[in-house]
Amino acid sequence: MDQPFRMKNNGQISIVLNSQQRKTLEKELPDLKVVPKEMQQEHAALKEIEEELGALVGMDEMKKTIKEIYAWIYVNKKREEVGLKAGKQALHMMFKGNPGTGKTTVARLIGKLFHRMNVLSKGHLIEAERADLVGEYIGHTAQKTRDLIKKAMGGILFVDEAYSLGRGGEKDFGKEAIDTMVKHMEDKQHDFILILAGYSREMDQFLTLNPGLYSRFPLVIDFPDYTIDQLMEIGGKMLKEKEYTLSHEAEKKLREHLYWVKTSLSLTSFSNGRYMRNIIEKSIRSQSMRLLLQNHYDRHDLMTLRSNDLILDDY
Ligand SMILES: Nc1ncnc2c1ncn2[C@@H]1O[C@H](COP(=O)(O)OP(=O)(O)OP(=O)(O)O)[C@@H](O)[C@H]1O
Repeated sequence: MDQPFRMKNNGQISIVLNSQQRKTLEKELPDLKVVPKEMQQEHAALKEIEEELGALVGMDEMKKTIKEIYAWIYVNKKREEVGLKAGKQALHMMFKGNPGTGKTTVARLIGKLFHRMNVLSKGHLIEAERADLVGEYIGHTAQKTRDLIKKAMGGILFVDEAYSLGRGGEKDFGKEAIDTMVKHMEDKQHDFILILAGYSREMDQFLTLNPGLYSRFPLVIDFPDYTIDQLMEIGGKMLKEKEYTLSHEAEKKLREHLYWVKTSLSLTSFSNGRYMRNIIEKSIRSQSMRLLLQNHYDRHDLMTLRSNDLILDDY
């Protein structure tokens, strides 16, 4: 049986009340936010995903869109329950953005959310690129594409650099892969979700070449490049997770390096979050080597990356 009163570690208080007691409490304490238990459980999926989304730096548009999708599915279910028409909007999506802007990470989270909401039976992510879909002879492509869709059933098929499927025009087998996917998107609309991802400009061009695709991807999400502050925050989170920190000098050097990279590299060749992960991993190895040679160190040394430990690409 429920305890009548329980303090949760997130600062909320859980109390068992009958309806009269609840009315009195709400009247006496109008500022009190009362969330019925059924509703707390009902929105648990969103809360869980919101927590994971909260750990991602920036991405405001994407976070808002995911909440809207959640609300839309939720309200549709409620409409169905009272006998109203429920929209059957397709949930296939297009993710536009440069490398390392979090597209795969978000696709994985969406799979998890839709699984929790019973939209997808498994919620897993199958990643594919052109070579996984396109075959070498007539009929081979349709077979390869069908096999991948089969693997993605109950989850998400995430096609990276999807624009490369449209590059060769009518005669290319890429076209056959697109046609096969489109056919399955319609036949098996509620069994899997297709996410096409790639650079913004190329994806826009891809859509222009395949006008029939526009209406099939009602959800288009932009993944902008990160600012220097956001990249530093992403790096900081990655370091914290591994129990490392940057010395003051190292932080300054890294920030200056990012400024240099972002002003001298073409945006499409900079890999945003992945670039930060690579720098951190290489620099941790370099710090380990320094400590090994140094032979005496304390806890602070074991945690700190100094400016000389940073391994930065010079392009
Ligand atoms: N907003 C963010 N907050 C924290 N970490 C992030 C964020 N965006 C990306 N990352 C990290 O950057 C790395 C690359 O992200 P991810 O693979 O999701 O990018 P992508 O857009 O799918 O790249 P690509 O298109 O090149 O495959 C991952 O380690 C991810 O955890």
